[in-house]
Amino acid sequence: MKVAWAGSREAFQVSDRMAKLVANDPVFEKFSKPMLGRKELFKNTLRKAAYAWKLINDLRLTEEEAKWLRHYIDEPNYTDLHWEMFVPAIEGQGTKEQKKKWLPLAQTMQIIGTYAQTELGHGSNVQGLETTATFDRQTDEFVMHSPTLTSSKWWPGGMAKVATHAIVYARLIIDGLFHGVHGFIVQLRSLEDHSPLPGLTLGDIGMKFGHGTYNTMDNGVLRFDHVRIPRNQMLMRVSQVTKEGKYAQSDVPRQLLYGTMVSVRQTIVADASKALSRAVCIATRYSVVRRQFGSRNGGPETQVIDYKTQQSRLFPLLASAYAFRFVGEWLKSLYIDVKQRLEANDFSTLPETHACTAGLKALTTAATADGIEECRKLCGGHGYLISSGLPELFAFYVPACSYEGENVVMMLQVARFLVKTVSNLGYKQPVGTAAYLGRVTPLLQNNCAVQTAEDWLNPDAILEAFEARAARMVIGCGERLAMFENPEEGFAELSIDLVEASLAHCQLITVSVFIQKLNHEIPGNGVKRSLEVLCYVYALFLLHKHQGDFLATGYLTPKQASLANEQLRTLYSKVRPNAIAFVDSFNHMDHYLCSVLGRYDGNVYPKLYEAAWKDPLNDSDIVDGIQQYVQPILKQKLHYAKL
Ligand SMILES: CCCCC/C=C\C/C=C\C/C=C\CC/C=C/C(=O)SCCNC(=O)CCNC(=O)[C@H](O)C(C)(C)COP(=O)(O)OP(=O)(O)OC[C@H]1O[C@@H](n2cnc3c(N)ncnc32)[C@H](O)[C@@H]1OP(=O)(O)O
Ligand SMILES: Cc1cc2nc3c(=O)[nH]c(=O)nc-3n(C[C@H](O)[C@H](O)[C@H](O)COP(=O)(O)OP(=O)(O)OC[C@H]3O[C@@H](n4cnc5c(N)ncnc54)[C@H](O)[C@@H]3O)c2cc1C
Repeated sequence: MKVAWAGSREAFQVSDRMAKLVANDPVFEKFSKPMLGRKELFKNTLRKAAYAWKLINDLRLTEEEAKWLRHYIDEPNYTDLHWEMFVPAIEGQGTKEQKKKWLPLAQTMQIIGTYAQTELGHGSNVQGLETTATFDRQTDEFVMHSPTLTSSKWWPGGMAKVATHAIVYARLIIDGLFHGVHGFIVQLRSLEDHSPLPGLTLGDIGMKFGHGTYNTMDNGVLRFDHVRIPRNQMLMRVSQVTKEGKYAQSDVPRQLLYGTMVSVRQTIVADASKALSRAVCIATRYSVVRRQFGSRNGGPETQVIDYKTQQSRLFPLLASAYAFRFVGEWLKSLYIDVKQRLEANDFSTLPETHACTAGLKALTTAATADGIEECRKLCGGHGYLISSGLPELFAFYVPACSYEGENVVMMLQVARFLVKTVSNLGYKQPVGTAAYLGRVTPLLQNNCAVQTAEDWLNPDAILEAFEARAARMVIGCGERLAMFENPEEGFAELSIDLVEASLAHCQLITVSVFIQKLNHEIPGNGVKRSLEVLCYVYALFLLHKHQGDFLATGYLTPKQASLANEQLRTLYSKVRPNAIAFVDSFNHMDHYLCSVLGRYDGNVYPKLYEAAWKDPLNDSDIVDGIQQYVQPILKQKLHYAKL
C-alpha cells in the first residue's frame, strides 16, 4: 500500500530517504517555531534554507531528492518561488539565448528569483495588471514603472528581503500602444551588498494568518520608479520586440505566457493529497487512541473511531486523500504530455490541460482546506492545540484556495472550456475528459438502473451516474445560455450554475481516474480490494453530498440515493479494520506530522502533558504581571457593583 501511495517503489525510496534525512537532523526541528517572533522566525528559516542548500550540494542530491528535502523541511520560504516559479518561467518562456544566460545562474543559486505578477489592485485579472514596461528604442531598453498605488507588485514570495531577481509581469507599451502583458527579468537587489537597486522600493506586506506558518515567507511589495532594463530581458519565446521597436507574436497561443501557473497548479493538486493525508493521519490515529463513553461494567470506553458519525466525517477524507493522490499523478502525466506537444508546436491539448489544471486545483484545494479543518474538529478540544499539528497545517494550507488562481475564477475557466465544447458539439466530437459530452443522448435519456445497495458496488454504475450528472448540468447550462442574446452577459448571469457544473465535471474526472487506477495500475488483490473500498467511499460520499444534483437532473430517484447512503454506511465498516494501515501507508514520520495526537506510537496523553510544560508561560508559577495587575484587584475590595 505504501508503494501504491508513493506511486512507485523508487518514488517511495526517494521520499522515505529524504523524510528520514530531515527528521534526523536537529537543524530542521519544528516544535519551537510557534514561540519565535517574526524576525527570529524568518532568520531561522533563512538558516534552514542555507543548510538545506549545502546538504543538496554536499550530498549531490538529485532534483527529485531536493524537491522532497524541501517538502519535508515543511516551511514556506523563498526557495519555493525560486525553484517552482522563477526557474520554470525562464524554462518555459525564455528564448534559447535567455535560457543559456539565466538558467545556469539560477540553477546554481548565484541569483535568487521570484515570480512578481500580482499587484495590490489585480491578482486574478492578469490582463488588468498596471505595471508598465515602455520600450525606449533610443537606448534599446524597457522602462519599468509603477504608475499607480494599485500597480504596486504585492504578494510575491521571497521578494521582500531575499530575491535578487524577479520575473515581473507588466503591460508592454511601444510608441504608446499596449501589446499585452508580458514577463520581464528584472534585477531587484545588488549582488554585492543585497541593497535594493536604484528606483526600486521593496518591503514586506506584513504578517499573515497563522503565526509560525506562512510568516516564514517574505511576501513582498515592490514599486518601480522608471527603472531601465535591457531589451533582451523581456521573455521572448512567445512574443518578441525588435531593436527597431517592432512587436512580433510567434505563432504560439498568447496563453503560453501563463504556462508557469499551469505548471504550479498541477503540482498543487499533488500537494493537496499530501496536506490532506497529514491531517487524516493525525485524526485517524487519534480517533483510535481517544475513548469516550460506552463503558460496560467498568470496562474500557468506546474508541471514538467506532462511532458511525466519526467514520462518516473521517473516512471520506481518507478516501479523498487517495483520490487526490491518484488524480495528481494523472494530471502530472497530462501536463508532461502537453509540454512535449508544445515543443513540437502542437497546441491541441492546451485548452483541456488548462481546464483540468485549473479545475482540479480548485476542487482539491477547497476540499483539502475544509478537510484539514474537519480533522481538527474530529480531534475535539485537543485538536485546537498547536501541539496537535492541525491549526498550523490549516493556516499553512488555506492560501492554496487563493494563490495560483482563486478557486472560483479557476472553476469559471473550466466553465468556459465546457461551454465552448458544448457549442462545438454539432461539428467537433469532444475528446479526453469531455468525451462523455459526445454521448449526451444516452446520458440524457437513460436513468439510473440501481435496484439494491449492492448494485452501487459497480464502477460502471458509478461512472454512468457521474457522467449523467455532469452532462445534464453542462448541457442544461448550454441550453439556457443559448437564450441570451449576449453570450458574455449570459455567462455572467448563469455563472453560479456554471461553477456547479464545472465542479461536477471535475469530480467526474477524479472518480474516473480512481477507477482507472484500480483497473489498470494496482497489481495483486489485497491492496486492490482495500483501495476499491476507498474508491466507492469517495464516489458514494460525493453522490450523497451532491445528491441534489443527481435528483434535480432526474437521473436518480430518492430511493436510489437512499440505497447509495445505505451502501456508504456498510463501506465504513469495511474501512474501519484497515484505517490505521491506510494512514500508515502515507509513511509520514512524526517529525513531518509535528503532532502529539498523531504520534506513530499512540503515546498521546503523556506526550500531550509533557508538551504543555514546554510552553514558556510555564517557566514560572507566578508569571510577570501578576503582582502588578492581578493582586491589586484581589486586594482592593471594590464593591461598586451590586453582586
Ligand atoms: C509556499 C509553498 C506551499 C506549498 C505550495 C505547493 C506547491 C506550489 C509550489 C510553489 C509555488 C509556491 C507558492 C505559491 C505562491 C503563489 C504564487 C502565485 O499565486 S503566482 C500568481 C497566480 N495568479 C494567477 O493564477 C492569476 C489567475 N488568472 C489567470 O490565470 C488569468 O487571468 C485568467 C483567469 C485565466 C484569465 O486570463 P485572460 O488572459 O483574461 O484570458 P481569458 O479568460 O479571456 O481566456 C482567453 C483564452 O485563454 C485561455 N486560457 C486562459 N489561461 C490559460 C492557460 N493558463 N493556458 C491555456 N489557455 C488559457 C482561456 O481558456 C480562453 O480560451 P478560449 O478563448 O475560451 O478558447
Ligand atoms: C500566501 C500567498 C502567496 C502568494 N504568492 C504570490 C506570488 O508569489 N506571486 C504572485 O504573483 N502572486 C502571489 N499571490 C497572489 C495570488 O496569486 C492572488 O491573491 C490570487 O491570484 C487571487 O487573486 P486576487 O487576490 O486578485 O483575488 P480576487 O480575484 O480579487 O478575488 C476576490 C473575490 O473576487 C472573486 N472574483 C474575482 N474575479 C471574478 C470573476 N470574474 N467572476 C466571479 N468572481 C470573481 C473571487 O472569486 C473572490 O471571491 C499569493 C497569494 C497568497 C495568499
